[in-house]
Amino acid sequence: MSKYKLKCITCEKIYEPDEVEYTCPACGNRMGTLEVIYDYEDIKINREEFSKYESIWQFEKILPIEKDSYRTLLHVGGTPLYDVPKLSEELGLKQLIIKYDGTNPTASYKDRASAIAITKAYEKGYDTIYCASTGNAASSLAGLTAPTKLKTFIFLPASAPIAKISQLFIYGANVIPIDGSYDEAFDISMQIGEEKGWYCRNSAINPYLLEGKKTGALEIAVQNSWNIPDYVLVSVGDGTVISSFYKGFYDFYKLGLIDKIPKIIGVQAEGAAAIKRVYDKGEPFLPDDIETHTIADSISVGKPRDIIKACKYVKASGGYFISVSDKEILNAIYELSLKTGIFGEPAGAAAYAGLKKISGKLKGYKVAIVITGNGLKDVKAIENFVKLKKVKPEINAVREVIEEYEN
Ligand SMILES: Cc1ncc(COP(=O)(O)O)c(C=O)c1O
Ligand SMILES: N[C@@H](CCOP(=O)(O)O)C(=O)O
Repeated sequence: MSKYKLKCITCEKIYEPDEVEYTCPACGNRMGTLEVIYDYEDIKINREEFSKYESIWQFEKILPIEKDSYRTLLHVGGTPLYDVPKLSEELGLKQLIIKYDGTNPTASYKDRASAIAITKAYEKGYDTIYCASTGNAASSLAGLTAPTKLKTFIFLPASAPIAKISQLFIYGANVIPIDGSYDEAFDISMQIGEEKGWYCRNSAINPYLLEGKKTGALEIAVQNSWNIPDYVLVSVGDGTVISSFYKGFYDFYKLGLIDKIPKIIGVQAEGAAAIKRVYDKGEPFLPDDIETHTIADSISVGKPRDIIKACKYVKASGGYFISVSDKEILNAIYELSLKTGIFGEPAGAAAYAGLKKISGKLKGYKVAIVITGNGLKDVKAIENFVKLKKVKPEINAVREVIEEYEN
């Protein structure tokens, strides 16, 4: 008997894992994304079995995978959690902790999901796996499949940052650069993937991937010595990462390992705030489709596929969604780098931009922010901060420049 079941987020129908591959057949049209549910009574688990910097596989008792199936060669998860008391004090918080996932093997949060996707592809006997991506899911799938026998097909906007695209080629993926948006790449990927019978690594469709992503929340609990933050801020595109934070804390709560679930705050870019818009209108939460314009390519999503789950989970946590402008995001990248040394890509630093925006409301609370991607993934975004002025290779010319810096 399987250790988990799948439950539709829309109609709440429950399935055995072998009854359904991706979304709820009863709801159709990919409307019912599924959540993985466990029988918490059956799971014997305690705090002492976890350590602070182990990979995601230390959580295998609450991951929907089999005991002896494939585990990634590279060390996914166990990324740093930084306690930053000085910045916390500056913002008037009780504690500020920063989960930095730019140190994952391919430099983003997405490795947590790709790792599970690869394990499931092997368990299910697939030889090819595909995804639609803004660049991070893609590079993570490409990087983590590189040492495996799996063939990888990637659909992404040709306009994705060059560092992310370069990762794909260096890892030997089959790249389909679509001259269009992520939302278009997503629909095309689904059609081709279904035609070809490939395994789908699109987090909002494949229910197992969120379980990989939830390990970020589990790590916050373990690494902060079970001292659970009051608020967690995370950036939002399709809505899977934010849903995974709720799910991770929920699992630990149901297992009796923690005594509360933080309020989860979703940070969207002003030019791509589809989920915030729907959430603010209230229930029923219905899918949306908007035009997007933002420098934060990773969260430039007009048609968020996990919108229902994201809204329901955020509501259950007592949280909400906010939006930040591109200018606020850029300033956040710079300020966070300057004050902590953590250099996030725009979608990553958006969480800090969100914190700056609402820190007045969070005074006296313990807050965690999640920096989901490494700044080196998109250096073009910060070109205005790069003031490169050539200096003649002459000692006096160099002295002059140093003097300018010193004054
Ligand atoms: C760096 C980064 N941050 C945040 C997100 C947002 O995650 P989601 O689309 O699941 O909301 C993504 C990609 O999706 C991302 O690549
Ligand atoms: N912004 C994402 C989009 C898809 O990622 P997924 O993990 O939600 O499937 C990206 O990084 O490509």
